[in-house]
Amino acid sequence: MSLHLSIAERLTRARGDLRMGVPVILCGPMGAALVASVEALDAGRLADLRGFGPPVLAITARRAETLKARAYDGDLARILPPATADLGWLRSVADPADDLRAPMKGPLTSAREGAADLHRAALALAKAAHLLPAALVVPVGDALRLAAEHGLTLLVLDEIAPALAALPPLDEVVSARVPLVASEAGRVHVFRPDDGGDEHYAIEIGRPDRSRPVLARLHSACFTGDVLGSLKCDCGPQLRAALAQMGEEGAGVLLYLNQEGRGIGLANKMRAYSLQDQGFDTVEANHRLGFEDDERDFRIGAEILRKMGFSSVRLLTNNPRKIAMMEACGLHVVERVPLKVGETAENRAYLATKAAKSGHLL
Ligand SMILES: Nc1nc2c(ncn2[C@@H]2O[C@H](COP(=O)(O)OP(=O)(O)OP(=O)(O)O)[C@@H](O)[C@H]2O)c(=O)[nH]1
Ligand SMILES: [Zn+2]
Repeated sequence: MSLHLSIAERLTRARGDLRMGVPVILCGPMGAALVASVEALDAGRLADLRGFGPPVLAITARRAETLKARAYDGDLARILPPATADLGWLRSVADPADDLRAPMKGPLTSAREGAADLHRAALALAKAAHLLPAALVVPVGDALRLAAEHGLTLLVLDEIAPALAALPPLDEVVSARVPLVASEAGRVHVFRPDDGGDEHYAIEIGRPDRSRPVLARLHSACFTGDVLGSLKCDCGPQLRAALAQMGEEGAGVLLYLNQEGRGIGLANKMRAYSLQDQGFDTVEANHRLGFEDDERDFRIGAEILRKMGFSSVRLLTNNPRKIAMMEACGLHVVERVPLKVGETAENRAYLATKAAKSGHLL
């Protein structure tokens, strides 16, 4: 009998570990390292990690650019913290909250020699855990023994690389009738990925003909806009207008994808909002945090639509990336249906930035 954990299971466990401030072990062809999230680490764990050797601080090239640090590895920088660097120092490199108040963290020294593959994987894991993309990486010798001795999760790069890049299989768990203001013929379907990740929902209005293009919307979760009625974005009005149009036409599918904050999670989105209050726009704020403009994986939407039996859509969107991704995933977009609602004095600049920098259609 074997209770061997799958790669997906170990990855999910690793995300949880990082969120708790527990280190995980990454093994690559060039060696192994203890890896921990800077955001979740406490002083005790930092001291423990230092006991294994000098740590390297991995940050994305986006964050490095703000900090004027050299990113010799292309998409990331390996910062060598001074021996005196405490948790406060590490956090101030990871978190841009105080960049303007205390701009000088450095000069920061970046490593140039050696491989960066463990550091790259560490950052991918931190992003997947919706933490700030900053990780401490401490090279270690006997990874297997260390993992067994301390009960740490061990991941092998060659194994996790395809799993991190692939879309985890996703299946419908349940669906039930939910009469809505927009249509009494509403049905909510819950889809669950097999890697323990976030569930996503499909709201089916009426009984759309599977052999014809369906009126569809890929809506990314926005707690502030959808639930609280935030004036900073147009998400709430877009959500309701899309459902209303589906109700009027008698059929449609709205996917409610749990990709809060364009895939960076609510805590990071609130960090971005604080930066926006300091004068940065929505794209600059993401970059200063170390993220790309948009970290969402739109393949999920295509996969859910396919699972529901649809192969072509009339897509409610102003975002050409969504159309391109649907087409790339083999879902035919026969028509783009514009969705322009909810402009306010508060979100005008945000919408203008999306048009100017992210290619949104006006
Ligand atoms: N990181 C970040 N995310 C934001 C900000 N404002 C809104 N969001 C998120 O942006 C996403 C908006 O999603 P959508 O409306 O589906 O996407 P879109 O790219 O605007 O495309 P369409 O509305 O289809 O034209 C939601 O996940 C929001 O939580 C922001 O300032 N920063
Ligand atoms: Zn929003």
